[in-house]
Amino acid sequence: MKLLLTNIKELLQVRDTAPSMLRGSEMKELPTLKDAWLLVEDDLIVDFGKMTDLNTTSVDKTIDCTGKIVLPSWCDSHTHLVYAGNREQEFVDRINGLSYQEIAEKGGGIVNSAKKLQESSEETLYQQSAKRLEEVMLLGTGAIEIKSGYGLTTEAEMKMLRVAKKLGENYPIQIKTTFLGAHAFPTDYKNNKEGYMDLLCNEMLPKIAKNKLADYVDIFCEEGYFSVADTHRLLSEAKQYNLIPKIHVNQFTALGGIAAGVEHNALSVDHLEVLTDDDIEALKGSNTMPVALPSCSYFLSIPYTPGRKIIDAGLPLALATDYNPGSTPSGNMNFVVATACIKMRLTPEEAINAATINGAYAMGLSDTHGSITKGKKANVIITKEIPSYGYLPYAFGSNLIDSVLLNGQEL
Ligand SMILES: N=CN[C@@H](CCC(=O)O)C(=O)O
Ligand SMILES: [Zn+2]
Repeated sequence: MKLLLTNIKELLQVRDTAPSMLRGSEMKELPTLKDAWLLVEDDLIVDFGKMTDLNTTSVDKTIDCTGKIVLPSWCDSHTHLVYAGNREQEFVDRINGLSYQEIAEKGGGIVNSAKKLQESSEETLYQQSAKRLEEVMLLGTGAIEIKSGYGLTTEAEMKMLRVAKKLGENYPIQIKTTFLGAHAFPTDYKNNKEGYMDLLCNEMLPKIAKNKLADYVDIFCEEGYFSVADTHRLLSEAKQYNLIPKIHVNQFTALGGIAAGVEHNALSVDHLEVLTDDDIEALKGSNTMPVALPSCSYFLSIPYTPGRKIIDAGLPLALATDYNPGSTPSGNMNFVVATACIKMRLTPEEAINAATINGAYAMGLSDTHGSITKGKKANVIITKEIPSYGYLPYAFGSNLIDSVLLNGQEL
């Protein structure tokens, strides 16, 4: 099946050879082609160029993109999309004055979601999650990472990961899975934290690895959750199963977890709303991608990750949604890109790079996703008629997507 997109007003993120990631000032550059065409064969991008150079090829279908911009689909490298029910009541509790931490201390938060998930059948969990996945695909997400972490028992963690894997089999979107059993201490282990660490290391990790349920391992390194010592222990244990770390760190406090992540060659360190100069130094010279989650800051009214400072220090930055029931009940990458520009002072070029090429890196998908490059997956967003790509973050509340191609198929 050959599909030709013609008269594209501007084709974004055009790279003959795509870099695996973009750092610092490299993020300011967004290569584009104006008045362009793009040829897709089956699930791959096979060629592109300027309309003036188009030799008519015989194709099965042509899509006229007059006035429209085409860009690679968003790469959302941090989500908790598989969850049961919602936490709307906690949202109201926060409006009425309770903090996110106070709600967690009263038995709400992650353990509240774990209770709902443990009580849900695998089928119900799949149906609820599939609905969310379908929504974000139509919002332009073409590759996504999904974490466990609302199970907190071996069986429930495995149930979450099986659901995430099944979604990847049934939908034309690349899904990477992450084992986040170390998301919170379950109520039964409140006074036996070492016991839960033992369960994670001696039972959950080996079973999850044996069943090939996860690509990555994660831990919530935070005051009141898992310590830096716990982080070292889990990440060291995970190495024997080839589970690469992607960690939750520096959301509320800087404990030294970023340096720990870098020491264990984490693929990414995520959140970073609180970031010290030592943290920035620890990231320099590493291959670890800092990931900002601006929708979480928006929803919880906590500081935004200092993205400007990170990029100005010469570091890379990726943007992701953090889609989850507690801190970010939204999987909309368009909002993430806009909020990064509005609140973190990223330029549109930096934000688009962070949400495509750098997001792909943070999922180990640099070779196949994140740019318009021959041989990469034909995953693209076709916008409505808009004046320029800067209009995407500028008109932040509008749905500017006309249509989406995933693996070369129109959704
Ligand atoms: N901070 C840790 N985990 C999630 C939120 C978990 C929840 O509140 O359910 C996050 O990344 O924001
Ligand atoms: Zn998260």
